[in-house]
Amino acid sequence: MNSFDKHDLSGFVGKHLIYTYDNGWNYELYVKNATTLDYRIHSGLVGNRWVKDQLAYIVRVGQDVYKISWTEPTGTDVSLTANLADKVFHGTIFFPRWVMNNPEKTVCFQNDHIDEMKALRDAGPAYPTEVIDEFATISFVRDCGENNEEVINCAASELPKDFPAGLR
Ligand SMILES: C=Cc1ccc(O)c(OC)c1
Repeated sequence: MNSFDKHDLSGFVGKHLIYTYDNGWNYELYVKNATTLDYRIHSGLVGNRWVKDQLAYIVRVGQDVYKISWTEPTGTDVSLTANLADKVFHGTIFFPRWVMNNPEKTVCFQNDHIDEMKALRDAGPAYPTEVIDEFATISFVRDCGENNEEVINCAASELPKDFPAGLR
């Protein structure tokens, strides 16, 4: 019945995507391998936050449609759908109340602050959760191979002014 192999993630692993949500938030994602992603936030509630080696569930739900879901040390939960054929992206983000109240506390290279993020998560308040449900338009896609540490390796504020035009 299905004309694609649900277990074949080869069309997604290694992809580097840049997309802008309809609310204006600009994000960048690198699918590092079948269970890991790196990302960088250019603008939005937590612009300039960046993260490497986030573990995630990555599944294929259509010929060119993939879904990524994870929970962060901050307690933020995320589920993303990437429709590569149509350049349509959709994100659902579940922000704990403390992130909505003090988003700046999460703006950092998270990998250097994991215990701090978990302490903030545990201090809360967690509720009421803020659900952000937004479509985005994919503006940039390239293939970077698996486990490439150079794709996301600095904060958005440290990128060249012409980014991503300078990528090749
Ligand atoms: C909260 C993290 C988060 C939220 C939305 C995204 O599109 C994303 O992409 C990597 C990450």
